[in-house]
Amino acid sequence: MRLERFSVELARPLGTAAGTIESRTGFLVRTDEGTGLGEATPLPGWTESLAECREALEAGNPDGSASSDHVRWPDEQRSSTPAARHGYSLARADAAARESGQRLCDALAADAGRPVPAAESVPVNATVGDGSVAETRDAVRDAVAEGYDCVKLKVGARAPNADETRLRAARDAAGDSVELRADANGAWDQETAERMLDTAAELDYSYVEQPLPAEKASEHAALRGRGVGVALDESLATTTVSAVLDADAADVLVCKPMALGGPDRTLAAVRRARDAGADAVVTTTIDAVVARVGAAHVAAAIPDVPACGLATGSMLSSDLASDPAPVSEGKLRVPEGPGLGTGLESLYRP
Ligand SMILES: O=C(O)CCC(=O)c1ccccc1C(=O)O
Ligand SMILES: [Mg+2]
Repeated sequence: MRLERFSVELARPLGTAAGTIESRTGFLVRTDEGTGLGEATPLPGWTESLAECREALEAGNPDGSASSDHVRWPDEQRSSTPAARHGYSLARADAAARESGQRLCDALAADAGRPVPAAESVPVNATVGDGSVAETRDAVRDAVAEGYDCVKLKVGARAPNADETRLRAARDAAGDSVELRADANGAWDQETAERMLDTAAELDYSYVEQPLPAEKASEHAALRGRGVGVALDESLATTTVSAVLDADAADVLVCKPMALGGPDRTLAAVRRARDAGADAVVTTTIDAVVARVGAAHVAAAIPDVPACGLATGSMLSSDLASDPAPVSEGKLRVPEGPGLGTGLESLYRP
């Protein structure tokens, strides 16, 4: 594999309870023959550090294990270098799909025993960062005007009272027919979480993502059944998919291919979630275009996937290529053509 380091900037920093994301740095990964593209864009909290990612990629050892046989890395375990593994696994999957003339989503669906052809578009949520009440209301209003029928609001960076006002303002701005979600990024203690989930339930939010810190499996299980779903994100990256499912800790798993170690691992996690009676959404870690389009292909391979957190391309002020998977009316169109699809041709050549 050949590596090329890149950085992309966010046009507007994304405020979250876990800090503000202003730029993303990672590696474009190309197969030796130049026939497959991947991306490894680590985000500490979800993945290894940039230095660990580079080391794993350069060692040709993106599982962080002694074996380079990715197929043998068991689904129940977590890769210690998931972003590196994502880069390799996406590049290999893209090369194989292009070789067989298949769209990546169709190849992934076939490998996962899902119906082929996969979907042509994926429903997506708008992502509204932390902000004042006025900023929150305006951002929700803009998203609905752009045609989104699902909006996710970042919470947990402010005091509970302030976030309750924002949750209400978002519902007022969205109207009754728009699905609303909130993402606390692990900011709350048990008592605050109970209170905020009750408010979210009263305002007809569909789920609250990561109300408590990542390691709190049984505590999340105890938060379920209050009239609003519990979705877990950081918990999957910090503990394991198995730990979350075994503890009945979530209604929804938030599956980030970059944090789970690649498209294959993500589809395996989704299958296990659904077998256990939970649902799953696919989201990015605010990645550059290659990983974002890869995540869109993963989502397209999941029948009846709920709205996914993939509308993150428009947050970037610079990218590796112009976006071949634009969002319109709350849907992301998956690029046509073999592999990742048309629009990324310039990236296959260094
Ligand atoms: O899910 C979305 O709407 C977009 C992705 C997102 O929120 C996110 C982006 C980068 C890092 C963490 C997160 C998160 O879901 O917590
Ligand atoms: Mg989240």
